[in-house]
Amino acid sequence: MVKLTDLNKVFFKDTVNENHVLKGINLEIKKGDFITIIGSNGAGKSTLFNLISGNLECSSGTVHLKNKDITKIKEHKRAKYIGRIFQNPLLGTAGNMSLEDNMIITGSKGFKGLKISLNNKKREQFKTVLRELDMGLEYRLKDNVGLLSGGQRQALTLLMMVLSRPELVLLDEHTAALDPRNAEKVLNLTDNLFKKYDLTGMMITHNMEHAIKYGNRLLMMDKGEIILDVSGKEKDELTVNSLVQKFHDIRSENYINDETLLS
Ligand SMILES: Nc1ncnc2c1ncn2[C@@H]1O[C@H](COP(=O)(O)OP(=O)(O)OP(=O)(O)O)[C@@H](O)[C@H]1O
Repeated sequence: MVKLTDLNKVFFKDTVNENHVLKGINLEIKKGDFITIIGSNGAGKSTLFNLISGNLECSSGTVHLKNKDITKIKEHKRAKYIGRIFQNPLLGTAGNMSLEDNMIITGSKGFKGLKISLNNKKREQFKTVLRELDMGLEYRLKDNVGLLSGGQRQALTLLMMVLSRPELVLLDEHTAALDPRNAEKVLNLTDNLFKKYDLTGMMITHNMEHAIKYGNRLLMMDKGEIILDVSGKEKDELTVNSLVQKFHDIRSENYINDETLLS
């Protein structure tokens, strides 16, 4: 589905500030993979997403999506196939537009779609999918999205992204700005949507318990490298302690503690 080959990103090359952020990343993401990514601050997690989504250019290496080399394809073109959600719940939806107008745009993947009339059938379809969120949003189609809570808004963003049928989903700490109860709700929704729509994607999190609980595969990044890639039974058997121990074993560094990985 997605293949990253010898991906490198160097910021400020050939200056005193040169920063080699991603170091020869090789990764194959299979159809249906739900990969959680953990790693310390500055490990390169968001940069990895930026290279996959086309937000940043690779210094070297290639990105393939379904066997097509998309390394040089601009971000707005990749956005048709790659859905990305950020930490900030305000980013994924238009706050000054109603829920139904937001959903029309998603359904037509662009502003041209605004000309599409919203008939009763379409409105019922919206209500049906909103009901999946179990947040009462099916009764609020006319409300501006700006009136929703952060959790409701992030759930809506997630649903809208899924409805646009992306080939790849990138979740960049999408629950980090929510209170624990809403974060749990949105994470469960994420998990359900991955299963229901057979999505393929990756989720960055600083919460090791979430990284272990969700998905079928877990990557640990450190200093621009993927230092651990576990799936299946090995992932199922992980605990926070064993994960920290693995980090010790791989890096053989004594100063590391939970805080470092979680921060
Ligand atoms: N656009 C940019 N220009 C220059 N340097 C950047 C840019 N984006 C990221 N960096 C640098 O790349 C390094 C990795 O940053 P990145 O955001 O990918 O880390 P991360 O693993 O996502 O960290 P965090 O968990 O703190 O979000 C950092 O040193 C950061 O300062």
